[in-house]
Amino acid sequence: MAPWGYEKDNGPAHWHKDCPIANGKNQSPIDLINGEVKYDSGLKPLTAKYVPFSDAKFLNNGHSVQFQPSAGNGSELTGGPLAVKYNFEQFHFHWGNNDTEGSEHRVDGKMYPAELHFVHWNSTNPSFKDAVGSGGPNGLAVLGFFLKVGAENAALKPITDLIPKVKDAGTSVTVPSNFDMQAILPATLTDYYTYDGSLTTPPLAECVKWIVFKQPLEVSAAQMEAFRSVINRDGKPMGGNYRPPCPLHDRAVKTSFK
Ligand SMILES: O[B-]1(O)OCc2ccccc21
Ligand SMILES: [Zn+2]
Repeated sequence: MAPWGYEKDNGPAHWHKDCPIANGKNQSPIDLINGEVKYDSGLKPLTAKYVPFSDAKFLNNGHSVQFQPSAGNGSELTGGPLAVKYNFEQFHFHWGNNDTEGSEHRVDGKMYPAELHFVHWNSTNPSFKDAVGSGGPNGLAVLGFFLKVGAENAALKPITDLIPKVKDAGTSVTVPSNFDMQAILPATLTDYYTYDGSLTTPPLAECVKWIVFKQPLEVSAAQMEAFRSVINRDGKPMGGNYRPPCPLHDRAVKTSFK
């Protein structure tokens, strides 16, 4: 099979051939059905501490655009459903070619125009790669933020301004060291859905504690258009780089809100 992608001939319906876990019982994304989730008063507040990066890249890896600092920069995530500290690894995006599609998770069947993933790995492992392969749902903790079109997002502007420089697959640029990643996050990380799932891209490992925030972030129409100008490894617009929802099977989705 050609390298996996989101086109007709290499998209999500094909991934099971190289990654049989695609048909597993703990796959992501899912449709978050409010009538089926359960409030968990035991969920603690989440704390994300992102320290300034000395050298970070913003890159086009052929299926997303991704912010990636050099390893071991000291940014970490704790609390919420997490039993231990998780180290920040990277953030990346999924988006559509129009405002009616683009997010991976859905809420009562509704898709947002885009979804931002902040990826962290369980610090009891020696590396991100080991955490992915560590088995069980606690290898990674991924914060999912829906993006909707509205006011310009000043915190994401330094990143969306770099998009034209990584238009083609395999390109990357250095991110100015004064980029403040903490500013992207809402002031308090409350009101989220959490469940055990998987990577939404091959290898689709079932190693992710998902934490998806109810409140979307806003980006301007111009910022959304910047994403839609990115080209994927097949030379086509990257928009549509989202996996459709997977069956919940016998998993519970917990909420930190009533
Ligand atoms: O599958 B994803 O895009 O969502 C979670 C994740 C984590 C690491 C790499 C890729 C992904
Ligand atoms: Zn993702």
